[in-house]
Amino acid sequence: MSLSFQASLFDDLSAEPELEELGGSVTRVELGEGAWLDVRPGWVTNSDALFERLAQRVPWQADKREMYERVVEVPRLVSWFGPGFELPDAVLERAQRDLNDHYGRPKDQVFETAGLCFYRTGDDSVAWHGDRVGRAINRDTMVAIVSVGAARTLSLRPKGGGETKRFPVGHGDLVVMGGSCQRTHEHAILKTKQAVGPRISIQFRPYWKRLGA
Ligand SMILES: O=C(O)CCC(=O)C(=O)O
Ligand SMILES: [Fe+2]
Repeated sequence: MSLSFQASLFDDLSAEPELEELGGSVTRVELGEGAWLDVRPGWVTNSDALFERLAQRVPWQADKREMYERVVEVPRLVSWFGPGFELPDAVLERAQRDLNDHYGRPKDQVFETAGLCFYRTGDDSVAWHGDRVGRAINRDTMVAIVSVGAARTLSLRPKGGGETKRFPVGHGDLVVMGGSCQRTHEHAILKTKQAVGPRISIQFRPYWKRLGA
């Protein structure tokens, strides 16, 4: 698969990506029913090079899902790094460690895996869902998402019905879904008709299999 169309997206590919401090810079939004979202815009600096490296280095896959007796491609590219696997960039290793330091490694909520999504255009998306790590175990969990490339909107809504809240996630931003979020709420990156460039998201999660899920 050719990803060369990304090559001219960014200007400064020589600047090394870095992580800003987390302590004191994270804002918590209470979503109700014990769910929350932590927001930290601009956590990763010099994200251009991170986007480019991930676009080129990650073994992106076009996943397929069975749907109503048809097999369809999911509308995004994906890749998954299980516990103990080296992440595709050193700054992601640091990000996982900093997140675990910041949240203090609560029992069964240590970030161990990284899932990556590549949204090529506004037509790529992820439909409303709660992540398996929180649905299968009946306990609170955290899912941390780092975003690089074009800004997209993370939508969140209570499962039982209610207001949808929308959070823009841009180049270098961090959001963390926590508490009951995966059980009581659903989230999505909805398609957009606006002309948006490609976006890569990195989701750090506890390893659900280790939790007996
Ligand atoms: O790309 C994102 O920010 C969200 C992805 C997501 O919800 C998922 O892969 O479970
Ligand atoms: Fe998700």
